[in-house]
Order: sequence, then structure tokens, then C-alpha cells
Amino acid sequence: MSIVRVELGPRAYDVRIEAGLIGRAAQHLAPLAPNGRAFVVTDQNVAAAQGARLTQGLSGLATETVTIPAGEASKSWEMLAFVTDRLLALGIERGEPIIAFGGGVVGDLAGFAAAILQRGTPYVQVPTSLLAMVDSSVGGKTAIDVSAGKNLIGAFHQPRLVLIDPEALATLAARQMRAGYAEIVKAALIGDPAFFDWLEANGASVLAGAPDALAHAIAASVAFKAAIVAEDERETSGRRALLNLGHTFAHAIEAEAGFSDDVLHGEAVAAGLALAFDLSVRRGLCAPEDAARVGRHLRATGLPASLADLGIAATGASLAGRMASDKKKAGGRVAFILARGIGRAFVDRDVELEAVAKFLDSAAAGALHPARGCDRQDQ
Ligand SMILES: NC(=O)c1ccc[n+]([C@@H]2O[C@H](COP(=O)([O-])OP(=O)(O)OC[C@H]3O[C@@H](n4cnc5c(N)ncnc54)[C@H](O)[C@@H]3O)[C@@H](O)[C@H]2O)c1
Ligand SMILES: O=C(O)C(=O)C[C@@H](O)[C@H](O)[C@H](O)COP(=O)(O)O
Ligand SMILES: [Zn+2]
Repeated sequence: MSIVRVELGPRAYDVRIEAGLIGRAAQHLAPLAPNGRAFVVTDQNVAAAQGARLTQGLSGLATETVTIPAGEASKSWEMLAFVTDRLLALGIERGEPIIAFGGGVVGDLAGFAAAILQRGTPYVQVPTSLLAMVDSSVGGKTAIDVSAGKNLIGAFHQPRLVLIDPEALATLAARQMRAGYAEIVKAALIGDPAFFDWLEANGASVLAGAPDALAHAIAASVAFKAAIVAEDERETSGRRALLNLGHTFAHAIEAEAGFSDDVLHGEAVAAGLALAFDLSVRRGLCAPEDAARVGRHLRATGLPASLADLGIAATGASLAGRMASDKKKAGGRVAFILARGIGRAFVDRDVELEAVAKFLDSAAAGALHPARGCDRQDQ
């Protein structure tokens, strides 16, 4: 069992990581339920695979459940309206907790509903996918997707508590495990080279669900994210923007795929990580061997490391056009998270979208690493 505290002053909360926790959820949720009631938001797959465990774990509390269709398409205005309308119809009062029980889609949508319902309702994250356990359940980013782009409508709204039960992963599909693993790799690549070494040696065990490896990977990823969120809760200093490594590419790819589950967020992130390292090499910031190591590890764990691996045939111009609506834009220029090596990500505000478009086209043509190589100077 481990507990990571997200140190946010009056909004501080615990992330509890413990096998079997879902079956004991009421113990931790009862103090947050003033009327002895909790309002569960979940999706159809999670309800079928894990709902009975939560029902048993919540015994003693009265519960109401709102169930949405599974998949990225549910991060929509329509589903936000459905969830908030249902919660209001069920008579939720302002102090009563919403339980986001599912993957990142449920967490982002239920968290956003909690942020706006009656101008702010408490919520608890009970993540059931690997991605949600290691990333989306922590940090308070909530959002939906709109035609202009990914996560463009949302709010910062911190949960009161996060309950992570790795046993829930027993029913998660292997493809979804790999997608979540991409965000673990991201954490290591941003700022923890020793963790990346460990992942190279133990990634297969994590993906196979080996309890000790899984517990270590989850706890390390959560601790890494919690520390960054505590430093820069609302992504104002630039520190939290590092958690976007690979994401400017990923969000453009997801938009290109129509926010469908043809390309999962974690899969797009994996390709985005490889592209961010390749672009860093192209710009003379990073050693080609580091980018090669990243690509090798992603592919070794069954993740995509290029647009071709994802089956995305979009042009550089089309993807760069989508990047123009990225939230990390200031003065008309999109900031990119690049890397000077493994564990050495930084925010680069000096990247032209035209150059990124050219890079993507040449990457697609298989001409990634220019002869000039790179200098490894910090900039
Ligand atoms: N808020 C953040 O900080 C943050 C961070 C990373 C990602 N995200 C968002 O998270 C979303 C992706 O999350 P995801 O990968 O969890 O996708 P998801 O929520 O769609 O879940 C993946 C699939 O697995 C199913 N599932 C989940 N848990 C299961 C279980 N235990 N057993 C059986 N099936 C299960 C779901 O029903 C779904 O079909 C994206 O929208 C992404 O933008 C948000
Ligand atoms: O928590 C963060 O900060 C992240 O960037 C985590 C990302 O993995 C996640 O996908 C997040 O939703 C992206 O945020 P956005 O601000 O780029 O929408
Ligand atoms: Zn992400």
C-alpha cells in the first residue's frame, strides 16, 4: 500500500494505491458523503467488468449510478449535458460526492460535470484503466473534446481523493494496458532517466500485470505527476506543461482520427513521444541514440513509434494546422515540449509550425535524422 499526497494547500488530497481498495471504498468515501449518498459516474464496459466490485465496496452508502457509453466520443457536450441532467434529476446536492469510476474518459467528463454542477461539487477519482491510474486521475484537469480540438473546453477541478486499486486492471484489455503504459514512459522521459532504465528492464512485467512491477510503476508515475502538479497546478509557470511531452503531436493525431477509438490517446501519445524526440534530434538538441532508444522501447512494448505505425497518412500541413489550436499557444506561437535527452524535457517556445510540418513530412518519408547529428549543449 502506498499513499501519495498531492500538496495543494487547501485543495491537497491523497492518492491511495492499494490492491483490493475498490472492495473497501466505503471506508474512505463515507467521510466525504454528508448524506450517506454517493453518485457514481461510469461507462458501460466498466460497469459490466467492475461494477459489482464497487457495489460491494460501497455497501453502507446509498448510491445512484449514471452510465455513459464507453470511448473517447463520450467526452462531448452531449454527454456532459446527459450526465449533469441525470445527476440533477437524481437530486444531487452541492456537498454530495460524485465518484468517477472508469478510465480517463469517465474521469475527465465526470470531473468536468463536478466542476460546473451547482458551481462546484466534490468528486473522487476511482480509476480503472492503467492510463487513468498513472495519469488522468491525478491533477484536476477535466475536459471534453470539441470540433476545434482536444480538451479545449474544461476546468481545473481537483478531486478530494483518488483510490487506485491495481486489481481492477485484471479485466482491462491488453491494448488498453499498452496505451496506459505510454503515459508511464512519458513520465520517465520527462524527468526520470533511472525510471526509464527500469522500464526498459521491467516494462514487460508491468504490461503482464505482475503485481510488484505494476505497483512500482503506478506509484512512481503518480509521485512524479503529483510533484509537478503541486509546483504548477494550473500550468502557469511552464513546469506542468512538461506533462504534455508528445501531446501536441498526439492531440493533432487524435483530432485527425476524429476522436474515435481507432487511435487511443495513449497510442497517439506513444507516437508523439517518438516524434518529439525525433524533432529534438532534427533541431540538434538531442543525441540520435536517445531518440532511437525511445523508439525501440515503445516498439518493444507493442506501442507505435511513428505515424506509419499508427496508420495515419495525414500530411504535415494538416497535422500542423490542427496544432495551431493547441492550448500551449502564446502570442500566436505554439510551445513544444522537446528533450535534450532521456529525462531532460523542456519547453521550447521557438518552434515554427511550418518547420514542424516539414519535419513530419520528412519523417513520413523516412528521412528522420539529418547528417548534421546534434550537439548536446543545454539551451
Ligand atoms: N485529465 C488528465 O490529466 C488526463 C491525462 C491523460 C489522459 N487523459 C484523457 O484520458 C482519456 C483516455 O483514458 P483511458 O485510456 O483510460 O480511456 P477510456 O476511459 O476510454 O478507457 C479505456 C477503455 O477501457 C475500458 N475500461 C476501463 N477500465 C476497465 C477495466 N478495469 N476493465 C475493463 N474495461 C475497462 C473503458 O470502458 C474503455 O473502453 C483521454 O480522453 C485523455 O485525453 C486525461
Ligand atoms: O496533467 C497534465 O497536465 C497533462 O498534460 C497530462 C496529459 O497526459 C493529459 O493528456 C492531459 O489531459 C493533457 O492536457 P491538455 O492541457 O493538453 O489538454
Ligand atoms: Zn495524456
